[in-house]
Amino acid sequence: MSEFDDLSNLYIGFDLSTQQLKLTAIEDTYKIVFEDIVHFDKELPHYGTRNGVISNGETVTCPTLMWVESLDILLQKLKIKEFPFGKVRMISGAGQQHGSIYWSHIAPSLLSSLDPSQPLAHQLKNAFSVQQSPTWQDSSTSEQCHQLEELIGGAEVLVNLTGSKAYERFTGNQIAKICKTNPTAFSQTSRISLVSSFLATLFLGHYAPIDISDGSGMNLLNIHTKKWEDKLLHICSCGAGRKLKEKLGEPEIDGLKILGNVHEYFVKRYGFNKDCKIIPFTGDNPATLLSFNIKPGNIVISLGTSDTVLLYTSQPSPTSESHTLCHPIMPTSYFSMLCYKNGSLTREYIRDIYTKDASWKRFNNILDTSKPIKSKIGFYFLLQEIIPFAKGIFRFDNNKLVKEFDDPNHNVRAIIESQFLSMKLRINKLLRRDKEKIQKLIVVGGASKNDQIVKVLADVFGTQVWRIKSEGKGGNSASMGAAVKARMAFLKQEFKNTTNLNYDEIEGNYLPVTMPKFENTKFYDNMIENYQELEKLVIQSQL
Ligand SMILES: Nc1ncnc2c1ncn2[C@@H]1O[C@H](COP(=O)(O)OP(=O)(O)O)[C@@H](O)[C@H]1O
Ligand SMILES: O=C(CO)[C@@H](O)[C@H](O)COP(=O)(O)O
Repeated sequence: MSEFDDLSNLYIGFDLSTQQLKLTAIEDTYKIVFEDIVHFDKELPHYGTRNGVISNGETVTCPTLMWVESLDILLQKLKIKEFPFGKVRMISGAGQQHGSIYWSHIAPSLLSSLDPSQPLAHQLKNAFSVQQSPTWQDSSTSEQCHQLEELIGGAEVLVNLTGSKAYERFTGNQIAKICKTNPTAFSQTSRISLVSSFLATLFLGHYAPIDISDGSGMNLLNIHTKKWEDKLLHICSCGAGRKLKEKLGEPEIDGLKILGNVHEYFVKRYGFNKDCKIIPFTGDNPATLLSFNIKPGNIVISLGTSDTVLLYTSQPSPTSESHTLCHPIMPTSYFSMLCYKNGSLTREYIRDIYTKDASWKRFNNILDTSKPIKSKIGFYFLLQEIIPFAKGIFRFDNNKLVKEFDDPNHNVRAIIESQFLSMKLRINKLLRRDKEKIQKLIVVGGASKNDQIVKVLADVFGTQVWRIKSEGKGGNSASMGAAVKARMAFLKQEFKNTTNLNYDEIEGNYLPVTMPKFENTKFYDNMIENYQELEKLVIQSQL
């Protein structure tokens, strides 16, 4: 008797994130029935990644073949656990945003003739014209960003057109860098995928389209017309705009569209049903939005490798610090996003310095036994930060820059407070503009399981925080959101249910976990103005 015997339909969602490939399987009621992951550094050490990437100064890439190999490793793990592949009706997925994959001219024939007796990585060795995929952590394209903003008529024009000003990690600027530095690779490329559409392509055995939500993170898509913007294509391809358009394919507006059946490779090698359908895969942040039935006034904070803030908006409302992205399944809706590069990896860095055994237990102990101190504020931009554009670690005591706090352990509290104060500052601005109030704050991502960190979050925002019910499952909001998308596509197909995409049941997956201490919130409210002033000093020091 297997735990899956009573279930007739399963829907799976993947998330090809920075450090891992994750899978979540849900059943008809949106209940999570199975999860698994492949950790890149630990399980694919022969690619030499650290925290899932290869860093070379500001250039941060990932071996494309490692991602390919990780898919077979994950599915093989499931096979060993006797996962009922045959019950999977639909597959969707998510991927770290902005990363790009360059398929060679022979890729289509390699993809369509995959042999189930051989692993994918072995067969797709020659499928890529660029071996190292640029990732979202890359910040080597400042030159391309300046050029893009200048040629389009300024940052504001770009923001209004694409939802974001020019960002180093955005795919258009990464493509522009490849066009300039490696024109041969560009001409040897038949298709450019995002991480999400790349994974969908593997399942289909032919090129999957880029969905408009993930496509909004490229500085190439007009978020109003939902088409590639010719002027931007032209600028980001050294004048070869028409060629770039062909290499990108048409963006897909319908996030629930059936793209085709799963490739025979997966049917024969793992036992998927040949009628199992593939729908568009999207970015990890858009997918996270779907893992919760988000409504106006709901805010999702994801504490993963990156920290992100997601806010639902019915109108596009771009600002110079946030991104406006097309909604992954509602073609007329949008959402706002903030993204911080110094998320979990920088918290780990501070943990490793200030705790003897590099453990979250000790880190939490320090958080639990310390108190906020108004005069001590830190900024922790170990990696080139996005908001604000700054790098370095800065500690202030009574508004004076100091090398170290008199009590070095204070760094543990200071980093968490600083990260959340920065979010609060920006969220307040976005909410004021939309005349909204926070109705519900939901925390997801790897660090969301840390109760002490979540307590500080509640205190800074002065509101109750909700978290996914864990029961040992449910930690992966992006793969969960992708699975939800697969279930919705099934409903749409089976019942022609196109109007009612409400899925309130999913709210049962979340629980309120902590209430704020209002004396602490008052304290942080008093601190935030000074925080903002000190942040300005940090930014000035970078000029
Ligand atoms: N108990 C914990 N406290 C704080 N952070 C944690 C804890 N457990 C895991 N993490 C962090 O979660 C991160 C991974 O988060 P995750 O959302 O899975 O990332 P991604 O999707 O980007 O691969 C790790 O880098 C780790 O620092
Ligand atoms: O760059 C962004 C969003 O703009 C990142 O949020 C990436 O999408 C990576 O996600 P994680 O691996 O941290 O989840």
